[in-house]
Amino acid sequence: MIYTSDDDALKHWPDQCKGVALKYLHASTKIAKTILEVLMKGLGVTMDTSMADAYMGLRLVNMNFYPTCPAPELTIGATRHSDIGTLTVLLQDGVGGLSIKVEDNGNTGKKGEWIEIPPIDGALVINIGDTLQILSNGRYKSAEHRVRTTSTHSRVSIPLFLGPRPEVKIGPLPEAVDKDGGTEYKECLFGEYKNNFYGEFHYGKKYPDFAKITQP
Ligand SMILES: O=C(O)CCC(=O)C(=O)O
Ligand SMILES: [Fe+2]
Repeated sequence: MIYTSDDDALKHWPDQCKGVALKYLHASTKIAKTILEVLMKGLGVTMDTSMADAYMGLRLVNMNFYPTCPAPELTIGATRHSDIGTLTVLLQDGVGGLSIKVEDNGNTGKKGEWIEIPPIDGALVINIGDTLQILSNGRYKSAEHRVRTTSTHSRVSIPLFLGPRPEVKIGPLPEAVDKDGGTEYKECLFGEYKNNFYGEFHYGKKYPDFAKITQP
């Protein structure tokens, strides 16, 4: 497995925190790989080493700090967005503030609503990213999420982003296309996708449209 080196994945981390961050990186990478294997199986795809390397080869651990804010209703902690990689593993502290938009109402009757993802002691949040949405031909939807601040507690969250390297092509996997009888997205380089994302103000979940096949 040729993941980004631990040092690259932890490049923003000060030396004194690297030991604990490294443990988090290793454990979370393992969890993400197992989850991706299961999700791929659901598409009829057996994930081999080259596939894990292609779609999770790039790893980055960030630390987000949200200071207290005297007027939380007037500010945004993190604006609504979806993560662009394949999977994100997120460790949040006990403060709360993360919410996701329900895209598919299923049986919940909550389509379009924002629901809180309360912190659960010992639990990690797993986000599907745009890359997995595209690979699965839209079957697995990336989660649109946002973070609010509070006036009483600052908050820390630690996401591990796993995605492709810029030179990797992303497009619907043949097994997903066969199942669906057609393709929703065109192939593009992850680097192109990323440049489009970072070239604009991040807002909402319009980014997968970059790879969407539009009808003539
Ligand atoms: O702080 C959080 O809970 C989420 C952070 C986030 O969405 C991100 O870093 O992409
Ligand atoms: Fe995010």
